[in-house]
Amino acid sequence: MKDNLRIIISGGGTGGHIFPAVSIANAIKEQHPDTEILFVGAEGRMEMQRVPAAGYKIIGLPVAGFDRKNLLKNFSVLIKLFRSQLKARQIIKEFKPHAAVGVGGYASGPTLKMAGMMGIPTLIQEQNSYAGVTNKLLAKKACKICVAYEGMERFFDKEKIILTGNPVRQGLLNSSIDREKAIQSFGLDPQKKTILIVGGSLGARTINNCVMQGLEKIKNSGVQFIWQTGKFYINEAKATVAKAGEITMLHTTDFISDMAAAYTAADLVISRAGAGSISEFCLLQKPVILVPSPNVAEDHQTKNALALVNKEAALYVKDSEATQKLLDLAIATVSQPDTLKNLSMNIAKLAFKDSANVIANEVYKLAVKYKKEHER
Ligand SMILES: CC(=O)N[C@H]1[C@@H](OP(=O)(O)OP(=O)(O)OC[C@H]2O[C@@H](n3ccc(=O)[nH]c3=O)[C@H](O)[C@@H]2O)O[C@H](CO)[C@@H](O)[C@@H]1O
Repeated sequence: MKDNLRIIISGGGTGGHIFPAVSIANAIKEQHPDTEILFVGAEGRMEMQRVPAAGYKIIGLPVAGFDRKNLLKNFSVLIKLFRSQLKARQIIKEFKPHAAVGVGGYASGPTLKMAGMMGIPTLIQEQNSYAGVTNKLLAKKACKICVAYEGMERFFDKEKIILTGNPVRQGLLNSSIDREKAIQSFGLDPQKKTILIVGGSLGARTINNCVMQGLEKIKNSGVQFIWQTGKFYINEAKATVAKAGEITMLHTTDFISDMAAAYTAADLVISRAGAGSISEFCLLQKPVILVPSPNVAEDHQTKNALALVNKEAALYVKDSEATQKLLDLAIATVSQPDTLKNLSMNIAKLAFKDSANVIANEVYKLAVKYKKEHER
Protein backbone atom coordinates (compact mmCIF):
# COMPACT_ATOMS: atom_id res chain seq x y z
CA MET A 1 0.00 0.00 0.00
CA LYS A 2 2.76 2.41 0.88
CA ASP A 3 4.18 2.98 -2.62
CA ASN A 4 0.95 2.87 -4.57
CA LEU A 5 -0.92 5.96 -5.62
CA ARG A 6 -4.23 6.32 -3.81
CA ILE A 7 -7.21 8.20 -5.20
CA ILE A 8 -10.58 9.00 -3.65
CA ILE A 9 -13.56 9.44 -5.97
CA SER A 10 -16.68 10.92 -4.43
CA GLY A 11 -20.23 11.77 -5.44
CA GLY A 12 -23.36 10.09 -6.72
CA GLY A 13 -27.08 10.19 -6.05
CA THR A 14 -28.04 9.45 -9.64
CA GLY A 15 -26.53 7.53 -12.55
CA GLY A 16 -25.53 10.83 -14.10
CA HIS A 17 -22.92 11.28 -11.37
CA ILE A 18 -22.08 7.64 -10.64
CA PHE A 19 -21.32 6.29 -14.11
CA PRO A 20 -18.80 9.03 -15.04
CA ALA A 21 -17.10 8.31 -11.69
CA VAL A 22 -16.84 4.60 -12.48
CA SER A 23 -15.56 5.39 -15.94
CA ILE A 24 -12.81 7.64 -14.54
CA ALA A 25 -11.87 4.89 -12.05
CA ASN A 26 -11.66 2.32 -14.86
CA ALA A 27 -9.44 4.59 -16.93
CA ILE A 28 -7.09 5.23 -13.97
CA LYS A 29 -6.86 1.48 -13.32
CA GLU A 30 -6.21 0.76 -16.98
CA GLN A 31 -3.43 3.33 -17.22
CA HIS A 32 -1.92 2.53 -13.79
CA PRO A 33 -3.15 -0.83 -12.46
CA ASP A 34 -1.42 -0.45 -9.08
CA THR A 35 -3.42 2.64 -8.15
CA GLU A 36 -5.77 2.14 -5.20
CA ILE A 37 -9.19 3.68 -5.57
CA LEU A 38 -11.72 4.31 -2.83
CA PHE A 39 -15.21 5.67 -3.51
CA VAL A 40 -17.06 7.80 -0.99
CA GLY A 41 -20.83 7.99 -1.51
CA ALA A 42 -24.00 8.82 0.39
CA GLU A 43 -25.62 6.15 2.57
CA GLY A 44 -28.77 4.68 1.02
CA ARG A 45 -28.19 6.20 -2.42
CA MET A 46 -27.78 4.44 -5.76
CA GLU A 47 -23.95 4.49 -5.69
CA MET A 48 -23.89 2.12 -2.70
CA GLN A 49 -25.04 -0.68 -5.08
CA ARG A 50 -23.71 0.44 -8.44
CA VAL A 51 -20.12 1.12 -7.38
CA PRO A 52 -19.49 -2.31 -5.76
CA ALA A 53 -21.20 -3.87 -8.81
CA ALA A 54 -18.51 -2.16 -10.90
CA GLY A 55 -15.82 -3.73 -8.69
CA TYR A 56 -14.85 -0.85 -6.40
CA LYS A 57 -14.98 -0.36 -2.64
CA ILE A 58 -17.26 2.41 -1.39
CA ILE A 59 -17.83 3.96 2.04
CA GLY A 60 -21.10 5.83 2.69
CA LEU A 61 -21.48 9.18 4.46
CA PRO A 62 -24.66 10.02 6.39
CA VAL A 63 -25.21 13.05 4.13
CA ALA A 64 -28.59 14.26 2.80
CA GLY A 65 -29.78 17.08 0.56
CA PHE A 66 -31.29 20.34 1.78
CA ASP A 67 -35.09 20.45 1.75
CA ARG A 68 -35.99 23.73 0.06
CA LYS A 69 -39.71 23.40 0.81
CA ASN A 70 -39.57 22.48 4.49
CA LEU A 71 -36.86 24.59 6.13
CA LEU A 72 -37.40 23.05 9.59
CA LYS A 73 -36.24 19.70 8.29
CA ASN A 74 -32.87 21.21 7.46
CA PHE A 75 -31.69 21.17 11.03
CA SER A 76 -31.17 17.42 10.81
CA VAL A 77 -29.60 17.90 7.37
CA LEU A 78 -27.02 20.26 8.91
CA ILE A 79 -26.21 17.73 11.61
CA LYS A 80 -25.80 15.04 8.97
CA LEU A 81 -23.54 17.33 6.99
CA PHE A 82 -21.38 17.96 10.03
CA ARG A 83 -21.17 14.23 10.80
CA SER A 84 -20.34 13.55 7.15
CA GLN A 85 -17.47 16.02 7.26
CA LEU A 86 -16.05 14.31 10.36
CA LYS A 87 -16.39 10.92 8.71
CA ALA A 88 -14.83 12.18 5.46
CA ARG A 89 -11.91 13.55 7.48
CA GLN A 90 -11.44 10.19 9.15
CA ILE A 91 -11.58 8.35 5.81
CA ILE A 92 -8.94 10.70 4.36
CA LYS A 93 -6.69 10.28 7.42
CA GLU A 94 -6.83 6.51 7.12
CA PHE A 95 -6.71 6.08 3.33
CA LYS A 96 -4.15 8.91 2.80
CA PRO A 97 -5.15 9.76 -0.79
CA HIS A 98 -2.80 11.60 -3.13
CA ALA A 99 -5.73 13.21 -4.96
CA ALA A 100 -9.53 13.43 -4.67
CA VAL A 101 -12.07 13.58 -7.51
CA GLY A 102 -15.60 14.98 -7.10
CA VAL A 103 -18.31 14.17 -9.63
CA GLY A 104 -21.18 16.11 -8.03
CA GLY A 105 -24.00 14.88 -5.79
CA TYR A 106 -24.33 15.00 -2.01
CA ALA A 107 -21.25 13.06 -0.92
CA SER A 108 -18.73 14.98 -2.98
CA GLY A 109 -19.39 18.16 -0.93
CA PRO A 110 -18.05 17.04 2.47
CA THR A 111 -15.40 14.76 0.96
CA LEU A 112 -13.80 17.29 -1.34
CA LYS A 113 -14.16 20.09 1.18
CA MET A 114 -12.24 18.05 3.74
CA ALA A 115 -9.67 16.91 1.16
CA GLY A 116 -9.07 20.53 0.16
CA MET A 117 -8.73 21.61 3.80
CA MET A 118 -6.23 18.82 4.40
CA GLY A 119 -4.11 19.94 1.47
CA ILE A 120 -5.00 17.08 -0.89
CA PRO A 121 -5.26 18.22 -4.53
CA THR A 122 -8.81 18.00 -5.89
CA LEU A 123 -10.34 17.72 -9.36
CA ILE A 124 -14.01 18.19 -10.08
CA GLN A 125 -15.99 16.94 -13.03
CA GLU A 126 -19.09 18.92 -14.04
CA GLN A 127 -21.35 16.97 -16.41
CA ASN A 128 -23.87 19.66 -17.31
CA SER A 129 -23.98 22.91 -19.23
CA TYR A 130 -25.06 24.54 -15.95
CA ALA A 131 -22.83 24.05 -12.88
CA GLY A 132 -24.33 22.29 -9.84
CA VAL A 133 -24.32 23.99 -6.42
CA THR A 134 -21.85 21.53 -4.89
CA ASN A 135 -19.36 21.94 -7.70
CA LYS A 136 -19.63 25.73 -7.60
CA LEU A 137 -18.75 25.68 -3.88
CA LEU A 138 -15.89 23.24 -4.37
CA ALA A 139 -14.45 25.04 -7.39
CA LYS A 140 -12.49 27.62 -5.39
CA LYS A 141 -10.19 25.03 -3.85
CA ALA A 142 -10.12 22.68 -6.86
CA CYS A 143 -6.92 22.39 -8.90
CA LYS A 144 -8.66 21.30 -12.10
CA ILE A 145 -12.26 21.43 -13.34
CA CYS A 146 -13.20 19.08 -16.17
CA VAL A 147 -16.29 20.18 -18.10
CA ALA A 148 -18.39 18.88 -20.98
CA TYR A 149 -19.70 22.13 -22.46
CA GLU A 150 -18.20 25.34 -23.73
CA GLY A 151 -18.83 28.60 -21.86
CA MET A 152 -18.31 27.18 -18.36
CA GLU A 153 -16.03 30.09 -17.43
CA ARG A 154 -19.22 31.83 -16.29
CA PHE A 155 -19.11 29.53 -13.27
CA PHE A 156 -15.46 28.56 -12.86
CA ASP A 157 -11.98 30.07 -13.01
CA LYS A 158 -10.95 29.88 -16.68
CA GLU A 159 -7.41 28.80 -15.83
CA LYS A 160 -8.65 25.63 -14.12
CA ILE A 161 -11.10 24.50 -16.81
CA ILE A 162 -10.35 21.62 -19.18
CA LEU A 163 -12.95 20.75 -21.84
CA THR A 164 -12.98 16.96 -21.69
CA GLY A 165 -16.59 15.90 -22.31
CA ASN A 166 -18.33 13.41 -20.03
CA PRO A 167 -16.73 10.04 -19.41
CA VAL A 168 -18.85 7.15 -20.60
CA ARG A 169 -18.68 3.62 -19.19
CA GLN A 170 -16.09 1.62 -21.12
CA GLY A 171 -18.46 -1.37 -21.40
CA LEU A 172 -20.78 0.69 -23.60
CA LEU A 173 -18.04 1.53 -26.06
CA ASN A 174 -16.31 -1.85 -26.19
CA SER A 175 -19.43 -3.99 -26.48
CA SER A 176 -19.45 -6.52 -29.31
CA ILE A 177 -23.07 -7.67 -29.04
CA ASP A 178 -24.85 -7.70 -32.42
CA ARG A 179 -28.30 -6.26 -33.10
CA GLU A 180 -30.07 -9.62 -33.34
CA LYS A 181 -28.71 -10.92 -30.04
CA ALA A 182 -29.32 -7.56 -28.37
CA ILE A 183 -32.98 -7.51 -29.40
CA GLN A 184 -33.46 -11.15 -28.42
CA SER A 185 -31.99 -10.41 -24.97
CA PHE A 186 -35.11 -8.28 -24.36
CA GLY A 187 -37.41 -11.05 -25.63
CA LEU A 188 -38.23 -9.07 -28.81
CA ASP A 189 -38.20 -9.74 -32.56
CA PRO A 190 -35.06 -8.80 -34.57
CA GLN A 191 -37.21 -8.32 -37.72
CA LYS A 192 -39.00 -5.32 -36.19
CA LYS A 193 -37.95 -1.70 -35.71
CA THR A 194 -37.18 -1.02 -32.06
CA ILE A 195 -37.57 2.13 -29.97
CA LEU A 196 -35.77 2.42 -26.62
CA ILE A 197 -37.54 4.60 -24.04
CA VAL A 198 -35.41 5.78 -21.10
CA GLY A 199 -36.13 8.38 -18.45
CA GLY A 200 -32.61 8.88 -17.09
CA SER A 201 -31.30 6.70 -14.28
CA LEU A 202 -34.43 7.16 -12.13
CA GLY A 203 -37.15 7.15 -14.80
CA ALA A 204 -39.39 10.04 -15.93
CA ARG A 205 -43.02 10.54 -14.96
CA THR A 206 -44.04 12.36 -18.16
CA ILE A 207 -42.47 9.82 -20.50
CA ASN A 208 -44.05 6.96 -18.54
CA ASN A 209 -47.46 8.64 -18.77
CA CYS A 210 -47.07 8.90 -22.54
CA VAL A 211 -46.46 5.15 -22.73
CA MET A 212 -49.28 4.24 -20.33
CA GLN A 213 -51.76 6.44 -22.21
CA GLY A 214 -50.48 5.22 -25.58
CA LEU A 215 -50.67 1.45 -25.13
CA GLU A 216 -53.28 1.08 -27.90
CA LYS A 217 -51.08 3.12 -30.24
CA ILE A 218 -48.11 0.92 -29.34
CA LYS A 219 -50.12 -2.25 -30.05
CA ASN A 220 -51.08 -1.00 -33.52
CA SER A 221 -47.75 0.58 -34.46
CA GLY A 222 -45.91 -2.43 -35.88
CA VAL A 223 -42.93 -1.16 -33.91
CA GLN A 224 -41.55 -2.70 -30.70
CA PHE A 225 -40.43 -0.91 -27.55
CA ILE A 226 -37.96 -1.37 -24.68
CA TRP A 227 -39.35 0.76 -21.85
CA GLN A 228 -37.34 1.66 -18.76
CA THR A 229 -39.73 3.05 -16.15
CA GLY A 230 -37.40 3.82 -13.22
CA LYS A 231 -37.83 2.05 -9.91
CA PHE A 232 -40.47 4.42 -8.52
CA TYR A 233 -42.88 3.79 -11.38
CA ILE A 234 -42.48 0.10 -12.17
CA ASN A 235 -45.46 -1.22 -10.19
CA GLU A 236 -47.88 1.26 -11.72
CA ALA A 237 -46.44 0.60 -15.19
CA LYS A 238 -46.72 -3.18 -14.89
CA ALA A 239 -50.29 -2.94 -13.54
CA THR A 240 -51.34 -0.66 -16.42
CA VAL A 241 -49.82 -2.96 -19.02
CA ALA A 242 -51.44 -6.02 -17.42
CA LYS A 243 -54.84 -4.30 -17.57
CA ALA A 244 -54.41 -3.52 -21.28
CA GLY A 245 -53.89 -7.22 -22.09
CA GLU A 246 -50.85 -8.92 -23.58
CA ILE A 247 -48.55 -6.59 -25.53
CA THR A 248 -45.77 -8.71 -27.02
CA MET A 249 -43.98 -5.77 -28.60
CA LEU A 250 -43.33 -4.03 -25.29
CA HIS A 251 -40.54 -4.98 -22.89
CA THR A 252 -41.05 -3.21 -19.55
CA THR A 253 -38.34 -2.93 -16.88
CA ASP A 254 -37.45 -0.64 -13.99
CA PHE A 255 -33.74 -0.39 -14.85
CA ILE A 256 -31.57 -1.64 -17.71
CA SER A 257 -28.25 -3.03 -16.49
CA ASP A 258 -26.97 -3.82 -19.98
CA MET A 259 -27.29 -0.46 -21.70
CA ALA A 260 -24.89 -1.62 -24.44
CA ALA A 261 -27.50 -4.20 -25.50
CA ALA A 262 -30.32 -1.66 -25.23
CA TYR A 263 -28.52 0.88 -27.41
CA THR A 264 -27.53 -1.79 -29.96
CA ALA A 265 -31.14 -2.97 -30.14
CA ALA A 266 -32.54 0.54 -30.66
CA ASP A 267 -33.18 2.14 -34.04
CA LEU A 268 -34.38 5.24 -32.19
CA VAL A 269 -34.21 6.42 -28.57
CA ILE A 270 -36.68 8.52 -26.57
CA SER A 271 -34.94 10.04 -23.54
CA ARG A 272 -34.65 12.75 -20.93
CA ALA A 273 -31.74 15.12 -21.63
CA GLY A 274 -29.39 14.21 -18.77
CA ALA A 275 -25.80 15.05 -19.63
CA GLY A 276 -24.50 11.49 -19.28
CA SER A 277 -27.19 10.04 -21.52
CA ILE A 278 -26.46 12.69 -24.15
CA SER A 279 -22.74 11.86 -24.12
CA GLU A 280 -23.64 8.23 -24.73
CA PHE A 281 -25.96 9.06 -27.65
CA CYS A 282 -23.16 11.13 -29.24
CA LEU A 283 -20.54 8.41 -28.87
CA LEU A 284 -22.88 5.64 -30.07
CA GLN A 285 -24.37 7.85 -32.81
CA LYS A 286 -27.95 7.17 -31.72
CA PRO A 287 -30.90 8.99 -33.30
CA VAL A 288 -32.81 10.41 -30.34
CA ILE A 289 -35.92 12.37 -29.39
CA LEU A 290 -35.12 14.41 -26.26
CA VAL A 291 -37.78 15.35 -23.71
CA PRO A 292 -35.86 17.51 -21.19
CA SER A 293 -36.99 17.36 -17.57
CA PRO A 294 -38.46 20.70 -16.48
CA ASN A 295 -37.70 19.83 -12.82
CA VAL A 296 -33.93 20.34 -12.73
CA ALA A 297 -31.83 23.32 -11.60
CA GLU A 298 -31.90 26.27 -14.00
CA ASP A 299 -33.68 24.11 -16.58
CA HIS A 300 -30.26 22.70 -17.49
CA GLN A 301 -31.67 19.71 -19.40
CA THR A 302 -33.30 22.05 -21.92
CA LYS A 303 -29.91 23.72 -22.40
CA ASN A 304 -28.27 20.30 -22.78
CA ALA A 305 -30.90 19.37 -25.38
CA LEU A 306 -30.82 22.60 -27.37
CA ALA A 307 -27.06 22.31 -27.82
CA LEU A 308 -27.91 19.25 -29.96
CA VAL A 309 -31.17 20.40 -31.49
CA ASN A 310 -29.52 23.58 -32.81
CA LYS A 311 -27.11 21.37 -34.76
CA GLU A 312 -29.88 19.11 -36.08
CA ALA A 313 -28.40 16.32 -34.02
CA ALA A 314 -31.58 15.44 -32.07
CA LEU A 315 -35.34 15.89 -32.19
CA TYR A 316 -36.98 17.74 -29.32
CA VAL A 317 -40.37 17.50 -27.63
CA LYS A 318 -41.24 19.78 -24.70
CA ASP A 319 -42.31 18.00 -21.53
CA SER A 320 -45.65 19.85 -21.59
CA GLU A 321 -46.37 18.70 -25.16
CA ALA A 322 -45.14 15.13 -24.79
CA THR A 323 -48.53 13.52 -24.14
CA GLN A 324 -49.93 14.80 -27.45
CA LYS A 325 -46.84 14.49 -29.63
CA LEU A 326 -44.19 12.09 -28.41
CA LEU A 327 -45.38 8.63 -29.47
CA ASP A 328 -46.68 9.78 -32.86
CA LEU A 329 -43.37 11.49 -33.64
CA ALA A 330 -41.36 8.44 -32.52
CA ILE A 331 -43.45 5.94 -34.50
CA ALA A 332 -43.26 8.11 -37.63
CA THR A 333 -39.52 8.84 -37.29
CA VAL A 334 -38.41 5.24 -36.77
CA SER A 335 -39.71 4.42 -40.27
CA GLN A 336 -37.79 7.26 -41.96
CA PRO A 337 -34.31 5.92 -42.74
CA ASP A 338 -33.04 9.26 -44.07
CA THR A 339 -34.05 11.15 -40.94
CA LEU A 340 -32.44 8.48 -38.75
CA LYS A 341 -29.27 8.58 -40.81
CA ASN A 342 -28.97 12.38 -40.65
CA LEU A 343 -29.60 12.47 -36.91
CA SER A 344 -27.00 9.77 -36.42
CA MET A 345 -24.40 11.57 -38.58
CA ASN A 346 -24.96 14.93 -36.87
CA ILE A 347 -24.91 13.64 -33.30
CA ALA A 348 -21.68 11.72 -33.95
CA LYS A 349 -19.91 15.02 -34.66
CA LEU A 350 -20.54 16.17 -31.06
CA ALA A 351 -18.83 13.22 -29.36
CA PHE A 352 -15.80 13.58 -27.10
CA LYS A 353 -13.94 10.37 -27.76
CA ASP A 354 -11.41 10.05 -24.97
CA SER A 355 -12.91 11.81 -22.00
CA ALA A 356 -12.23 9.23 -19.27
CA ASN A 357 -8.58 8.84 -20.26
CA VAL A 358 -7.98 12.58 -20.41
CA ILE A 359 -9.50 13.06 -16.95
CA ALA A 360 -7.65 10.03 -15.54
CA ASN A 361 -4.42 11.51 -16.81
CA GLU A 362 -5.11 14.84 -15.09
CA VAL A 363 -5.90 13.06 -11.81
CA TYR A 364 -2.73 11.02 -12.12
CA LYS A 365 -0.59 14.13 -12.67
CA LEU A 366 -2.06 15.80 -9.57
CA ALA A 367 -1.48 12.67 -7.48
CA VAL A 368 2.10 12.14 -8.63
CA LYS A 369 2.97 15.78 -7.94
CA TYR A 370 1.48 15.57 -4.45
CA LYS A 371 3.29 12.32 -3.73
CA LYS A 372 6.64 13.77 -4.82
CA GLU A 373 6.17 16.83 -2.65
CA HIS A 374 4.93 15.00 0.46
CA GLU A 375 6.54 11.56 0.53
CA ARG A 376 10.31 11.79 0.31
C1 LIG B 1 -33.45 14.36 -12.60
C2 LIG B 1 -32.02 14.71 -12.52
O1 LIG B 1 -31.54 15.30 -11.57
N1 LIG B 1 -31.28 14.41 -13.61
C3 LIG B 1 -29.87 14.72 -13.68
C4 LIG B 1 -29.05 13.45 -13.54
O2 LIG B 1 -29.59 12.60 -14.54
P1 LIG B 1 -29.47 11.05 -14.62
O3 LIG B 1 -28.98 10.42 -13.36
O4 LIG B 1 -30.70 10.55 -15.22
O5 LIG B 1 -28.24 10.97 -15.56
P2 LIG B 1 -27.85 10.95 -17.05
O6 LIG B 1 -28.96 11.08 -17.99
O7 LIG B 1 -26.72 11.92 -17.16
O8 LIG B 1 -27.24 9.47 -17.15
C5 LIG B 1 -28.03 8.35 -16.92
C6 LIG B 1 -27.09 7.19 -16.88
O9 LIG B 1 -27.82 6.07 -16.42
C7 LIG B 1 -27.66 5.02 -17.34
N2 LIG B 1 -28.86 4.20 -17.29
C8 LIG B 1 -30.08 4.77 -17.44
C9 LIG B 1 -31.21 3.99 -17.38
C10 LIG B 1 -31.08 2.60 -17.16
O10 LIG B 1 -32.05 1.85 -17.09
N3 LIG B 1 -29.85 2.07 -17.04
C11 LIG B 1 -28.72 2.84 -17.07
O11 LIG B 1 -27.62 2.31 -16.93
C12 LIG B 1 -27.44 5.67 -18.68
O12 LIG B 1 -26.82 4.78 -19.58
C13 LIG B 1 -26.56 6.85 -18.26
O13 LIG B 1 -25.21 6.46 -18.12
O14 LIG B 1 -27.67 13.72 -13.73
C14 LIG B 1 -27.33 14.32 -14.99
C15 LIG B 1 -25.82 14.52 -15.01
O15 LIG B 1 -25.38 15.30 -13.95
C16 LIG B 1 -28.10 15.61 -15.20
O16 LIG B 1 -27.82 16.14 -16.48
C17 LIG B 1 -29.58 15.34 -15.04
O17 LIG B 1 -30.32 16.52 -15.21
